[in-house]
Amino acid sequence: MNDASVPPQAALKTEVQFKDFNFYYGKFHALKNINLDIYKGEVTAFIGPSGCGKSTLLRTINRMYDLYPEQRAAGELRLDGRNILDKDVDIYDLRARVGMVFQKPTPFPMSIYENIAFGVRLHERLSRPQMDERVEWALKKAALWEEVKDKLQQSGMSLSGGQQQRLCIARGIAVKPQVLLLDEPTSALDPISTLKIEELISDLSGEFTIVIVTHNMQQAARVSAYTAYMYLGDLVEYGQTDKIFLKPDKKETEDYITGRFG
Ligand SMILES: Nc1ncnc2c1ncn2[C@@H]1O[C@H](COP(=O)(O)OP(=O)(O)OP(=O)(O)O)[C@@H](O)[C@H]1O
Repeated sequence: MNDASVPPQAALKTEVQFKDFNFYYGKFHALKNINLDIYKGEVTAFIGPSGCGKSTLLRTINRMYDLYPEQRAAGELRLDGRNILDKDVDIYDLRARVGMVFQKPTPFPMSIYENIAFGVRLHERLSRPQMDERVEWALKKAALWEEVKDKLQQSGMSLSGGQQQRLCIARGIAVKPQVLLLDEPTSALDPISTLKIEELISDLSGEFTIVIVTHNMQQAARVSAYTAYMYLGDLVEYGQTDKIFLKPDKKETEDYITGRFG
């Protein structure tokens, strides 16, 4: 890779920053001294073998672990400069700023319209026309509007798996988060739905900062601008996706990327 393909680093703004970050499940040290800058408006992929800590790292960004008393984070995790590990951080505000989509589509058992409006109502007071507009905006952004515009009152559960996942993405972006976390969002989907979600991820970058955990290396190569390779709780290598895939600095990364690993 030549220097010309490297975007001017000065143009990048750090949105999420891990500094000397550690994470524990009880006594188990799952993430070890992570230092990582995630850039605003870019897609960043976390890759690595099963159990290396990808999902754990992703889920710290909206403090999912708060629900479990034995799980603990230490160090710094900054969103827009503010350490979100601080006790006085408003968790509802954090979850509005950092949305999340899971591996399996998880629509609420309510109408397509309500799937979107429900979360928006928790954070904003909108008039009915404003809410209609927001629902349409989110469904258009998630490339689902054309398929559902005539059946907004039907149950979200009546959609196909791929449509349900796009509904979940629409729900995630409807509150206009800064960051969208995607935890293996296509692993339960067929190839066509996967392609649609990948196109969607590319379309949403720029407007949202996207972090994706994926087992699929081709997917990481296709959708992300930056890639972090993890192994046994360590961040082994992080950089531009092209560099990680074509000319990684570390032998361990190369072995994993080329399939020589394990
Ligand atoms: N709730 C939990 N309690 C205890 N240990 C856990 C828990 N969740 C995950 N771990 C452990 O933490 C480590 C990292 O798990 P994590 O799920 O983050 O890995 P991953 O890279 O996302 O794996 P996969 O690709 O298989 O989903 C693993 O050793 C796992 O066994």
